[in-house]
Amino acid sequence: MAALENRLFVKMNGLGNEIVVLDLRAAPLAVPPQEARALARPGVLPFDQIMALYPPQTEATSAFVRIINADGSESGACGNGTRCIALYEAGRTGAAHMVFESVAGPLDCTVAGDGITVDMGVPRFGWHDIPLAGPVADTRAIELQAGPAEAPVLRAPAVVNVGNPHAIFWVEDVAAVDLARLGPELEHHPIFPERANISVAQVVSPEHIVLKVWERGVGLTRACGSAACATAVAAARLGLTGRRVTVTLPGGDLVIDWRESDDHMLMTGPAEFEFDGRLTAAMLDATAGAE
Ligand SMILES: N[C@H](CCC[C@H](N)C(=O)O)C(=O)O
Repeated sequence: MAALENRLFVKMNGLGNEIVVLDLRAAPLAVPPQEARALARPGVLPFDQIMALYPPQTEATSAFVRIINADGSESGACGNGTRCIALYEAGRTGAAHMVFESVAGPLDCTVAGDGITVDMGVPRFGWHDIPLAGPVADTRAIELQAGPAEAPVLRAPAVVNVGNPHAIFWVEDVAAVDLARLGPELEHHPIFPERANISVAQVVSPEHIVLKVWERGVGLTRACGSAACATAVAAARLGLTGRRVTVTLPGGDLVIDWRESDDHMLMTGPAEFEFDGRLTAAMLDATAGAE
């Protein structure tokens, strides 16, 4: 029998980033990677991330959250998913403010109507923090390129860890980049021992960035909150923007404020409830031919 059979799920999205919330606090169990992959199949319950909630480990926190990608791998951060669980928890308890814990640290959330703000913590820039395969002195621009060797399409990305690893390539026009083609080789490049989320970013003005993301363990997504944070701080470090920017993703806008006083990244944007239901054996069994 599938471990997750009969569990309740809530399907949500954050700017079109497809999120499944599994509230496992009452009867905790690990999400088996093969069941995650079975669930993510087209026609079953396609998602980008599962946000699995576990009993809190620290006083005054609501839950410990584990983040599982569509390929069954685990991530330390998911901005859009965190807004979803904040909205879910606010609906359940009526509280407008709560703190979740993750492997990457606490996530302080405030729900104010349609706008949900998450404190995504402090970005890290050391090569070993990203992590990269070997020492690099300046992570604002590393030696890496994609496309033909003599005429690279993408080059010299900034790298940032915001709880998960990100590489950001600066481009003139995001629409002109075939990220579906270039994303896989960059995600799996040996320079990233834990793989990486790959972004192409177009700086429109000191307050506005347009962004497209190839997510580690997923592929192209409508939005990626952690990539928006990583891109905002990378742009500010390079002097391309100020510390407060609007990031436009295919699914819509996020506002990122890299707070001057303590270097925390505050991400604000929407989240949406779609439907809920119960997981069945057929949904969790990849051999069942659920289409
Ligand atoms: N959708 C998420 C990012 C998931 C990151 C995941 N793909 C990884 O790091 O493996 C977000 O809104 O931040």
